[in-house]
Amino acid sequence: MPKILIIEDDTAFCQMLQKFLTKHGFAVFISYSIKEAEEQLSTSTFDIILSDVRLPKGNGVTLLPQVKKESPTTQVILMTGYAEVKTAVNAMKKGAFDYISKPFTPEEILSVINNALNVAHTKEETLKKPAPSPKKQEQGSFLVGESERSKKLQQYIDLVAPTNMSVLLTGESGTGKEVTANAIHNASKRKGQPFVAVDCGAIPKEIATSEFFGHVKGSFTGAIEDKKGHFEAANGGTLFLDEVGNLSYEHQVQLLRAIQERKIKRVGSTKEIQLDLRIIAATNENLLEAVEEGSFREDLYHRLNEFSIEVPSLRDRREDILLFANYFLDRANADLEKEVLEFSEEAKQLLMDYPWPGNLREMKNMIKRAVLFTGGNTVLSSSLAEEIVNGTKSSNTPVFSKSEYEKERILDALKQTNFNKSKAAKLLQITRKTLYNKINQYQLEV
Ligand SMILES: Nc1ncnc2c1ncn2[C@@H]1O[C@H](COP(=O)(O)OP(=O)(O)OP(=O)(O)O)[C@@H](O)[C@H]1O
Repeated sequence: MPKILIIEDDTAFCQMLQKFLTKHGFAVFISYSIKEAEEQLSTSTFDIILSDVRLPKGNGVTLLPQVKKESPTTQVILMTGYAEVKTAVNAMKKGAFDYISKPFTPEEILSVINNALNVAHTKEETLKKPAPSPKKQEQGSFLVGESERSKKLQQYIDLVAPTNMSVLLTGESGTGKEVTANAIHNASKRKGQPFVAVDCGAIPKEIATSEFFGHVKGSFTGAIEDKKGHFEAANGGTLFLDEVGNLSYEHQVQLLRAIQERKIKRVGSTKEIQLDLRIIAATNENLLEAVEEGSFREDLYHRLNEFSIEVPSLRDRREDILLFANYFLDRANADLEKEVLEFSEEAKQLLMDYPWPGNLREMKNMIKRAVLFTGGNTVLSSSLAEEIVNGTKSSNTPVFSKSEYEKERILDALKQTNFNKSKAAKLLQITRKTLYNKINQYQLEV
């Protein structure tokens, strides 16, 4: 029986999920906090971890490195509120299997869990093999595309690559800013030298200076040996600063100085290290607005923005959709060791019609999922995710939401207590005032 750990601080929602998943044949464990989860993880292993993104004292993403290290076949699925999708997308880059936005339907959660179990199984098989299969490494390869926008993007890459100019890449999440930075590097004279990508949003503030510039042994507690920072690691090549808008003001100042002076010192050292590197930065927010608001330094903005390129959304290069879909089909086949050949005509049409809010990353994940579901040679429309098939999330299935569940629990408690609100409140472990508020909120006729 597959083991699932749910990490969710909302006890009612957590119990509802536990009940539902137990009914569907899973062994379900629950933790209401990161700390409890860490304790459970140190003594047991799970097939799936289903974690809320926002938890008291941390978020579900912080557990990922520990899980990936200690139990590589465990798949992590994040449950997010609408505003946290960006965090979840970043988490997927760090190894989370998928995310599911709340509210979700029972079918949706079961489908994500079953996909994750299939992948975990494939992974386990791969881990058992004595030697890694000599699969073609396609990481970072760059497909140009046939649309006008894609051709223009390639022209800009060719134009700026041979220069030493700093480049600022803008564009929505998942459009391919990192692969574009890599393509610029590979088309430059720095090809063959290091390309170091740093997610500025993911570095904890306290250690950012040492992450960027390195440190010498003993310079602070925890500095147990000399360490190179990202600038030094990229020396001779290209430093890619992703999500640059997330840098704190203090680190913006430090970065500006390093870029202007072209030299750095490791934390705790007086020795200057000369730098010869190119900076490419990326952002999916409006940095100019951040400059106007005063949260991003104007001088740093101009340093980074010697040349700017907008990486187009997939909606703006629809002519490329099938080209990219076939490319991701090949990659999914290689990853999952399958041999799916093509998409059915209906599936192609659905891919063409979908708005792709998560751009190429969403397409890559969606196609991998579809390939996993495909038994024969052809990806059928039925294997594509529900969002694609319905254009949006389906509306005819009952929504598995906190509020629906809460409403039901309140009605249940009221019935059990013969509609005595004080007793019902006690049963629900909430105050009478909260109960009245909820009755109003859900417009319950009691
Ligand atoms: N031109 C391309 N050729 C091949 N693969 C691509 C291309 N553009 C994007 N991809 C793929 O799409 C996914 C998302 O790309 P990438 O990580 O570069 O996006 P991003 O814009 O940097 O995202 P974010 O803003 O979230 O950091 C990656 O898996 C990448 O390999």
